[in-house]
Amino acid sequence: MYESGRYVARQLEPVADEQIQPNGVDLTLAAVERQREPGRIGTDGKTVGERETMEPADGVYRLEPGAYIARYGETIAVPDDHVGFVYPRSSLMRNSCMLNTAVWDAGYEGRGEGLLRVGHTIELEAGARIAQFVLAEADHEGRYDGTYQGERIE
Ligand SMILES: O=c1ccn([C@H]2C[C@H](O)[C@@H](COP(=O)(O)OP(=O)(O)OP(=O)(O)O)O2)c(=O)[nH]1
Repeated sequence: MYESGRYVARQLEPVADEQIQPNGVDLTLAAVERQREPGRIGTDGKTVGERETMEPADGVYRLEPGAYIARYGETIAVPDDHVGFVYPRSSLMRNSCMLNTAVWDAGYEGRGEGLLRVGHTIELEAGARIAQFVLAEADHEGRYDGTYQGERIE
């Protein structure tokens, strides 16, 4: 079962009323990065390739078609007995852009990121709502304790 937006909102910080949706909470765009160097995924570990942070013009990112990393503005704590997913805001998708999610594990806490695929040039204002985070009830063994635990928490 998916939790309500009100429930999800209690796991995020900061959250304004306009972010709370019936079934989840909208995530805002904190920063956009572009990968510059190859990463590596091996049997013995992984590295994330070097990136450059994009600079918005007057607070707006004008993004040409391609792949970007979107950093979200909210700290998320995935509670026990749950798993999280991110969906694009439908207006993003309707503008030929997509956000991909990996699994947000029970016990993870941090300000995460997602793969933003731009299929047609789009303008995104820094701080705008671009995604929606949802939580589903889930069994799990152990809690998240990987390299991204606590990322970008001030
Ligand atoms: O779209 C997503 C999905 C997940 N996460 C966060 C939450 C998740 O709990 C954490 C780690 O994800 P995962 O376990 O898939 O990472 P990994 O590549 O297996 O690395 P590690 O083994 O160090 O955790 O990253 C994101 O920021 N964005």
